[in-house]
Amino acid sequence: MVVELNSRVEVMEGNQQRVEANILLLGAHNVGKSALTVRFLTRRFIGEYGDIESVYSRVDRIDGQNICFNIWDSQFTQAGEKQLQWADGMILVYSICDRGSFDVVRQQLQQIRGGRKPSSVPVLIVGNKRDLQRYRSVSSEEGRLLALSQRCGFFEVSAAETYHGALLVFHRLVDLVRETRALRKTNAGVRGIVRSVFGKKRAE
Ligand SMILES: Nc1nc2c(ncn2[C@@H]2O[C@H](COP(=O)(O)OP(=O)(O)OP(=O)(O)O)[C@@H](O)[C@H]2O)c(=O)[nH]1
Repeated sequence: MVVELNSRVEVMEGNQQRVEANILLLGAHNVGKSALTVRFLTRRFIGEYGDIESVYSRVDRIDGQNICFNIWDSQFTQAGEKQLQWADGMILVYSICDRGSFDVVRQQLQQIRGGRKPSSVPVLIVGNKRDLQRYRSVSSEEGRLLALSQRCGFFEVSAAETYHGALLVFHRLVDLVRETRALRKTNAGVRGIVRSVFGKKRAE
């Protein structure tokens, strides 16, 4: 299902709060972005995927809250400004058999973290196609080190082999999105208190 792109909200369903999380998938071509998305949404691996660029939705109940995952499976290797603004969390995917796709992730990280206004949205780096060990050209350590140096989470998965890996990735990212929002709220609260105390003093 295609959803509105600017729906960064927490909405009420009956008297229950529904949390929206906009998740952007980026990465080189052919690394398995669609495979991971479809695995998470349908539990299936269908092998071939069309190139329709869409935002898909799925609602899961996590910790007693309905979480609506809006997933943008991007067809571009360079993230656009609109995509970066939209995203609450990002998944950068490479194939463990394709060193070039790992370099693309590095470039994307530079774009996300190194801009004039570095984004503070949580990012996960995902090495896909773990089932193809014999063709591996990027070691797990390299992936983990890159993630560590850029304050990202890291997973190696096989969209072809299991549903569990895809589930772990999307759920971990939503946990980070919720933590980031809670932190922002706390920081905004503290700033408000500081402003009201020191602002008053200045006015007196
Ligand atoms: N062996 C293996 N093949 C995979 C895996 N994930 C995806 N593939 C295959 O890799 C190819 C590309 O997968 P897609 O999901 O279309 O990759 P994508 O990153 O969305 O590609 P673009 O739409 O071109 O950007 C397909 O033939 C998939 O069947 C995996 O975990 N293991």
